[in-house]
Amino acid sequence: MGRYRVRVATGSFAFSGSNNQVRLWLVGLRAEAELGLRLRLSRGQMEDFEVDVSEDLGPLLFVKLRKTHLLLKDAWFCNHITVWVFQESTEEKEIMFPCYRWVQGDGIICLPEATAWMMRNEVQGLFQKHGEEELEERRTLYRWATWKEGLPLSVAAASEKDLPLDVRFHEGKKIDFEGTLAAGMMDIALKRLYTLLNSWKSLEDFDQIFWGSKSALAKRVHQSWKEDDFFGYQFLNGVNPTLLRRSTSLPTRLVIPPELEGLQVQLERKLQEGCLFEADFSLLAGVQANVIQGERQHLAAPLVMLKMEPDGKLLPMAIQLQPPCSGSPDPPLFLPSDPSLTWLLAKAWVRNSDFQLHELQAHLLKTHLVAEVFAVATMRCLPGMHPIFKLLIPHLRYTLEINTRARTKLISDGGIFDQVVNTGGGGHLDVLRRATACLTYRSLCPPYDLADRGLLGIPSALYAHDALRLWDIISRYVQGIVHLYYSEDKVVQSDPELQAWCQEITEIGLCGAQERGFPVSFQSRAELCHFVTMCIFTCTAQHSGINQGQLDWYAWVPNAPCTMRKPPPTTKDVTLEMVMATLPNVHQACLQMTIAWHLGRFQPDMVPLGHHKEEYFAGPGHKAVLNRFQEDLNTLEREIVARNKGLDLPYYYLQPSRIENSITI
Ligand SMILES: CCCCC/C=C\C/C=C\C/C=C\C/C=C\C/C=C\CCC(=O)O
Ligand SMILES: [Fe+2]
Repeated sequence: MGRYRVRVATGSFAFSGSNNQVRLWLVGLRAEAELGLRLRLSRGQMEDFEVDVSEDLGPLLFVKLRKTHLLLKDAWFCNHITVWVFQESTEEKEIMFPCYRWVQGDGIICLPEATAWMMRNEVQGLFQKHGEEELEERRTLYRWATWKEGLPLSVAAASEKDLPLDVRFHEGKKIDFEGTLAAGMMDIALKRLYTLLNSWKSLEDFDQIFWGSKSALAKRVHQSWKEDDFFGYQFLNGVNPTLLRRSTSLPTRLVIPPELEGLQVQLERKLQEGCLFEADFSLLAGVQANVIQGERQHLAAPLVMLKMEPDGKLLPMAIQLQPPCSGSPDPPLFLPSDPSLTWLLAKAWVRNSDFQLHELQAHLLKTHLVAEVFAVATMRCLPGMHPIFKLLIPHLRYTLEINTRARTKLISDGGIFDQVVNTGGGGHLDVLRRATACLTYRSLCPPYDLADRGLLGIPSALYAHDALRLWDIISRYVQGIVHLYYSEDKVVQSDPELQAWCQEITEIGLCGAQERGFPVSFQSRAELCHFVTMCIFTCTAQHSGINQGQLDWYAWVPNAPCTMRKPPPTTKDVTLEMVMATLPNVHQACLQMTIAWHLGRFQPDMVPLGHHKEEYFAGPGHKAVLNRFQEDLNTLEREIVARNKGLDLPYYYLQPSRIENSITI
C-alpha cells in the first residue's frame, strides 16, 4: 500500500563497512514491514533502494535494524537511514532516522525518526516507551565509578577496552595516538643517548634535547623565557590563563619585611591605581612531594605580585615562594632587583607551580573530568531523540576514552605523574581533591569567572577577550536550538529527563556540587541555556585554550619544569649548580617534552567547533541556527587573524578553526 525510497548511509572511517547481513523494517503507527533488502554496507557509501510495501503502515515512526552473521561478526557503523515516502501527488516526504552508532551483535536496534521528541506524548506513547528502554540499556552500559574519593565520578571502565564501542577512538585515531607515543619514546631514547656523552651543567645544555618538531612559539619561548614581561604575559595569555586575579587588597600571606618598605609603598600605589594583580598558588601548600627513583622532589606554593603597565604588559614585582608558617622565619621575598640567577630560579619555581595547577586543576579537572561527568550523565539520562542529547553528543566524542587512558597511564600508580612530576606519587591526587572541593559553577562560565577575577576590559588580556566572544557565540547557538524545542519555561520545568540529567550531573557526577552553585534543576529556558552553554564551552573552547599551549610553552623545559629536585631557595645566594640541580634531569625533561608534544599537537582527525558532520536534527529551523553559529565563528576567526597580524605574540588558542569540537586529547 505504499512505495518508499530507502537510503542507508555507512560511516566513512576505517572498518565502518561490514560483510554481515542487515535486515531492515519500516515501523509505522499501524503496522510494520520487513524490507527484504540485500545491503552492501560499504564504508563511506550510501545505498538507495525503492520498495513497495503491501500493508498500510501509517505514519512512519521507526526503522528497525538487525545484523546477522554466519561465521564472523563484523560490526557496522551506520550513519543514518533516510526514507522518502511517495505521496499520491508524487511529492516525496523525507524522513530521517539518525543512527551514528555501531551495530554489533545480533540484537534489534530501533531508530526513532528525527523529530520524534516533538511527538513523544502522542503516537500511543511509543516514543516514550522507546526512550525508556533505551535509557534502561544505556544505564547498564554507562555506569558511574569512584576512581578516587573526592574527585568527580567517572565512567566505570578499568581500561579503554571496557568502554562501549560507540565511545571508543576510531581506528585512525587509535593508531595515531599510539603511534606518536611510540615515536616519542624513540625520540627520548635518542636524546638520552646523545646527552650521555655531554655535560648537563648549564641552562644552554637544555638545547641538546631541544630538537625535533617544535612550534614557532616554542622557539620564541626558548629565546625569551628569562624576560620579565614574557613571564608576566603567560598569566594572561599563556597555557594557564585561569589563575591571575586583579588584587582588591594586599594578600594576607604577603609579609613584607621592614627593609622593603619601598616595595610596600609601590604595591599600595598600584593597588589604588587598580593595576595590581596576583597569582596565588596556595592550593599547593603542604602537598606531599614525589619521590622519584629514591630521590625526594620538592614543591612550593608561591604568590606572585604583578603590575600592569600602561602598554598592557604585566610585570612581576615580587615572588614569595612559600606561605608564612608560624614558628619559622618569614619567607623571603624575591625581587626583580635580585641577582639574575636568584630571580630566575624564583620565577622557575613559579612556573613549576603553574605547571601543576594548569595540568591538574585547569586542564584535567576543569575540562576533562567535568566533561566526563557531562558525558556519562548524558548517556544515562537523555534518550537519543532528546534535543539536548542531540545538541551535546558531538561535543562529547572521545572524551571517555581519553580520560580512561589518563587514569591508566598518566595519573595512575606508576604513570607519567609518578615518573616525572613533583606532585606525582599521590600529591597530584590531593591537588585534584582540593581543586574539586573548590570547583564552582561560576568559575566555568567566563562572563562570571573573568568578572570575579577582575579581568574584564583589559586590552592585552587576549584569552579573556576571545573566551567572552566565544561564550556569546555558543550561547546564541544554544538558545537558537533550545527555543526550537522549549516554547516557554514551563516546558523546561516539566521535562523529567532534562531535570534528571541536571540533578545527576550536580548531585551524583560532581558529588554534591550544589553547594558550589551548580543547579539541581532548571526553572527556566534561560537557566537551561546558560548551563548547556557552559557544557559546550567547557568541552570545546576552554579545553582548546588550556590544551594547545602545552605544545608551545612546555617544550622548552626551563620555562615550565615538570619537577624540582631541590628545595626552594630560602636565601638569595643562588648558583648555577643549584639551578641545574633543581631543574628536571635529562630523562624528566625529555619525557615532559614528548608528552607535551603528544597532547598539544594538532590532532589529525580534528573536527573544528560547530563543524561535525552528524545530523541528528531534522528540519530547516535547526539548519538555520547551525548556519548562523558557523557564520558567527567565521566572523570571530577573521577578527582574531586580523588582530594577530599586528601582535608581536599572536594568541590563537581560541581561534575557532583551531578549537576542537570535543575533548579528544
Ligand atoms: C610530564 C607532562 C605531563 C603533562 C600532562 C599532564 C596532564 C594532562 C591532562 C590531561 C591529559 C589527558 C589525557 C591524556 C591521557 C593519556 C596520555 C598520556 C600519556 C600516555 C603515556 C602512555 O600511554 O604510556
Ligand atoms: Fe586535554
